[in-house]
Amino acid sequence: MNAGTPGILLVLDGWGHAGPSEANALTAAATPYLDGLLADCPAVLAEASGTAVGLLPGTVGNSEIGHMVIGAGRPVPYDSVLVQEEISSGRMRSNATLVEVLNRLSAAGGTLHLVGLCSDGMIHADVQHLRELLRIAARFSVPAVRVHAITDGRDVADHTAAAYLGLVEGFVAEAGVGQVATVVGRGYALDKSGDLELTEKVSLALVDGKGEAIGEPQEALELTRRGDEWVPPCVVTGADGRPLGPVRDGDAVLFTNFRSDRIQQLADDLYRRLAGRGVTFLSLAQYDTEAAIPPLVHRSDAGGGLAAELAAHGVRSVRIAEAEKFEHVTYYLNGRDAAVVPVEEHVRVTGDVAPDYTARPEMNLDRVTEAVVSAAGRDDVPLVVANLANIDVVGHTGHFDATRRAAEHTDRAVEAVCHAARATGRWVLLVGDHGNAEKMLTDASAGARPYGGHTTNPVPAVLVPAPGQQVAAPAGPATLADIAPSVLALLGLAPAPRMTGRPLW
Ligand SMILES: O=C(O)[C@@H](CO)OP(=O)(O)O
Ligand SMILES: [Mn+2]
Ligand SMILES: [Mn+2]
Repeated sequence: MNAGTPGILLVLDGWGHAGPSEANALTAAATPYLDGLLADCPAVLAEASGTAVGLLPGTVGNSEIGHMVIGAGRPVPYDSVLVQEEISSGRMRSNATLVEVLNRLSAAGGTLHLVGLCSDGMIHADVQHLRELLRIAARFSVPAVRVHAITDGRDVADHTAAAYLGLVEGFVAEAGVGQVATVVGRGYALDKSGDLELTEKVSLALVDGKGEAIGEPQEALELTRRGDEWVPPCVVTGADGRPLGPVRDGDAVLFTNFRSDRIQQLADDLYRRLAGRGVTFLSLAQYDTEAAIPPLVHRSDAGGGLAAELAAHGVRSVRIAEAEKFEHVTYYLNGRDAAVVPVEEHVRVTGDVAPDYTARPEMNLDRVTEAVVSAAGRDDVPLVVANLANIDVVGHTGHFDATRRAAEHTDRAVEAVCHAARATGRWVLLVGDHGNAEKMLTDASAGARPYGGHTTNPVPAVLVPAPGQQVAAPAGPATLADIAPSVLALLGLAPAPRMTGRPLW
């Protein structure tokens, strides 16, 4: 173990590894500084997807699980896996929370409203979970089911919503119960920027049947001017011209996303609007909503990681990220623990938010960099943790050239951070949390269309040693679970007892 040297943990969001290709915006970018680090510093490729981090085999990584595992130092069975186990084992059919509500609806004649992202991107939701819920509703003879379908175009290729809506219509027909009542893009329904006007539009569709009136769900897709993400709230009307969907007194609303962060704003808004009307709320997995919404599946414990260890040893850390990724370097890195820790300081960088990130791939990276450099200059802060969001956030637009420029801005930021680290005697550990920008096209077999989603590629993990610090090249396979033990070792601390990862340097 090293004697203990202060450092900086820099998460480059969406920084995956793949060879150069016409799909790879990272190798296409001019990133001389990062190229030099990868060539000269002890580096390794770390697994950031699938079972290595606690996801189902072959599942792309995401920011929540990525940061949780970076912090926990062990794979954490993710919510998608727990839901899948509940379904595959057949236990969902007798899930006490679900059964109680379905029995009540069938006895009293209420409607079940299923609200969720309809794709198989496996980051926020899996449309197959909706299928199982429809089947279960049919088994319990729930008199009516309404599907409020959120279109994706971000975790999966854009312009695929027609196919997913077709799937959902097939699931409804197969179950013999249900109708698609609302279609709306995730840009509205899954806003997490706090823009309540977007959320309100969705709530009004569900509560009052307000929105673009359409006769068939697929008609909604003709009304978007910015792809599947931005399908405006559309309400399907019946033969009598009245919307099929509005939630009525005594109904139940079940949110079918397994990931909380983007649907919780809508869940809370609906909960408030429907208060006092005898509506039951449920969520497929546990959410971080203000409202107490009972989950069908409880989440795993992701505690006992880096944050707990730093707190136990009184090691101060400063956490820095743009608003988009702020929870990731705080709440998720800390094992989904919102407790205020006296030895932690949080810097949430705000600034101009571009409605279209392709026009501003630099985002607010200058401010993030300034905050990192300033924290690095403090003697009382052994560890600075920051997330550089650009590669991932701009990568999600599916826009190759903008993502290339995001990588070039990131390169300059990393250079500035490394200079500050050298001046203050710190090491810098750079790591991706999952892949994204190294694959900006779908597979050729699928017609090679622009792709802004995450990937299953490994991520680079690179240690830039502090001046004079001797470190060996890491050996063997690595995963994100090795990052927390590495950070602790570099700080001169032993891994936490629950960590299964090992120090890489
Ligand atoms: O933006 C998000 O919600 C997801 C993609 O759907 O990305 P990340 O896991 O990086 O937050
Ligand atoms: Mn991420
Ligand atoms: Mn992302």
